[in-house]
Amino acid sequence: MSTASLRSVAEHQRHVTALVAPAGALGTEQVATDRARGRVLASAVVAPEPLPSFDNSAMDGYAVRAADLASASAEHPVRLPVAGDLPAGAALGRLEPGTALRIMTGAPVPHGADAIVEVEATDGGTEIVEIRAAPEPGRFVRTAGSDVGPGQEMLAAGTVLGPAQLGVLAALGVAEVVVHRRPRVLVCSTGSELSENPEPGSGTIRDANGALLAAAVEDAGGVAVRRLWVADDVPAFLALLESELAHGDVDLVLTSGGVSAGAYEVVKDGLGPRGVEFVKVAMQPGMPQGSGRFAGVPVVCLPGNPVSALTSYEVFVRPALRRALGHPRPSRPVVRAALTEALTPLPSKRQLRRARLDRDAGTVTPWGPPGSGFLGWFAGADALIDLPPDGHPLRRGDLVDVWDLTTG
Ligand SMILES: Nc1nc2c(c(=O)[nH]1)N[C@H]1C(S)=C(S)[C@@H](COP(=O)(O)OP(=O)(O)OC[C@H]3O[C@@H](n4cnc5c(N)ncnc54)[C@H](O)[C@@H]3O)O[C@H]1N2
Ligand code: MOO
Repeated sequence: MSTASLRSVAEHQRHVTALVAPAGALGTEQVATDRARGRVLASAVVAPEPLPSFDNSAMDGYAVRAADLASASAEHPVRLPVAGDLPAGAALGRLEPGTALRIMTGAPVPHGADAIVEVEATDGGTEIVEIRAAPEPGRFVRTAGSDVGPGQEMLAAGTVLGPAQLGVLAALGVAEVVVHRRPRVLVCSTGSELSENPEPGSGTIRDANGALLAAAVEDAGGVAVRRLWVADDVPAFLALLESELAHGDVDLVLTSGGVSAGAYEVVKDGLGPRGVEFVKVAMQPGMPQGSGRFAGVPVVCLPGNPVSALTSYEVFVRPALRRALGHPRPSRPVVRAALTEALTPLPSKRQLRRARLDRDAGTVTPWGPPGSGFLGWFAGADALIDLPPDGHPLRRGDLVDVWDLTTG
């Protein structure tokens, strides 16, 4: 196949996204907030009550009336009798004019008080306190609703629920949230060489793709519902897919292997005649690709070399899954970094080279050879250098686009 007939990466990304993530395809579900970490809100959360819900002290000190202390200074302190203590959790108290109440951070500001004097501006007295500063009314008072107003849209639809978001939901007593449903993915490895217990040197190998693709799906926020393996046997492959999809619990099938030009291409031979499209994409690794539907369910067919399978997943599947999830950041963040060694882009193909990114130095080092058989090297990498096709040879120090695989 001439390079002119290769499909561009961007075009295949559009195909896979249209297949996997048509808007609203997956629907929403209500989940317990304490099980919602990492989920994406499908509906906004409106604050059911204000935060804080009562005026409270921002400091350990004394609740006072500012007017009683108008003349207080370091040279002319004002002495007030201490009428009692208000620890955090205390019931709402009352401050009589001309007195102070010892108050702790978070305790309700008593009726009659309008300011807090921090203990450092006093002598710390427990019977009588000497106060050396004149507070403005409102000083160190956290007023009700000053953080979150009642009825305020607290978290917008599309928010990813992380620690701060889950914290505020807990503070507000929001026990359930409406989130986008997680895409359920069936991961299917193919190849008669795969074995649970291969004899070293026997020609058989363990299934790496099932493990890496299932992990990648979960990592993106999806659910790897089942992991299967099937030999290079077209009727067995089709029968397995049919029986698995009959459960009705799969949103996407991800296959690996059996898509190139050999004599035993189980995926291509099985799904090609049934409407799944097999193409070559102008990319290295990950040139042979397939996408379409089987039994009405989207199927994305990745190449078998493990580096190709994982790189293709990153380029085509992960962004589509994240879009299906309603995620606000479907793509990995791309940073510019300086090469630590020379690299020459490929003619006519976009190349994604495994690499190590030094975020402090702003540099990136290619990690391992470009071939798609080096999964061990991939395991030591944390980034992909994205080289457009047909570029000039790059020298050490030249800036390149880098996908940061540790965030997103
Ligand atoms: N004549 C040609 N040969 C090949 C071409 C081509 O265009 N013409 N393309 C090459 C490229 S590029 C790739 S990528 C691979 C893709 O091949 P397949 O998707 O058909 O994958 P397989 O042949 O089944 O396997 C390739 C390789 O990966 C190993 N493998 C497969 N599945 C797993 C797994 N689950 N875990 C671990 N390793 C796996 C398999 O044993 C092979 O070594 O084709 C090139 N050939
Ligand atoms: O396209 Mo294949 O993925 O290079 O080895």
